[in-house]
Amino acid sequence: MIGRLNHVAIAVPDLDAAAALYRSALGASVSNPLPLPEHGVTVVFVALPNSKIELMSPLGAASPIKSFLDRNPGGGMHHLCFEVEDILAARDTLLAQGARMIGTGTPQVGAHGLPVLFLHPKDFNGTLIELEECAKSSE
Ligand SMILES: CC[C@@H](C(=O)O)C(=O)SCCNC(=O)CCNC(=O)[C@H](O)C(C)(C)COP(=O)(O)OP(=O)(O)OC[C@H]1O[C@@H](n2cnc3c(N)ncnc32)[C@H](O)[C@@H]1OP(=O)(O)O
Ligand SMILES: [Co+2]
Repeated sequence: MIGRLNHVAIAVPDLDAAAALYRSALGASVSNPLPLPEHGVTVVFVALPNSKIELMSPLGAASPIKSFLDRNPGGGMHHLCFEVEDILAARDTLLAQGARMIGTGTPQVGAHGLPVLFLHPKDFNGTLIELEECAKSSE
């Protein structure tokens, strides 16, 4: 069911400092900050040859990454995002196997303008999983 690794997300306390670190220390290409109030985060994407890193900092008092950063004040790996061709079919297959969606289970529009869903970390070996619906890769 799952396709390519779309991104690895890292929660950071200081987005500008994290973006500068990836640019200067690793020589990476880093996008401009994108505030996503509907998701409670501001993100930048680090472009890699085979995937992306999503650096995120909290936006607003109800940010879903606030508790995570309280527990990990220096930042840390927050979620993996896998591509799927049909997010509703993927959701229904997972629900039938007992996996829990975060929230209502209705896909939301993510940072790339595509439908996304989150699966509870307790059902995936302590790892929060994001699914993003992407057209089938030509690779
Ligand atoms: C920008 C859009 C989009 C994209 O297109 O890429 C994004 O990526 S948005 C990213 C931010 N949004 C989300 O992550 C939405 C889904 N996540 C959530 O709603 C919350 O993060 C959460 C999964 C519900 C957890 O919220 P939290 O406040 O931390 O809940 P708890 O404190 O009650 O924790 C419960 C339990 O789960 C463990 N936990 C929490 N987060 C993680 C994590 N990222 N990875 C692994 N485990 C996690 C936490 O430690 C608790 O465990 P116990 O203490 O053992 O109960
Ligand atoms: Co993400």
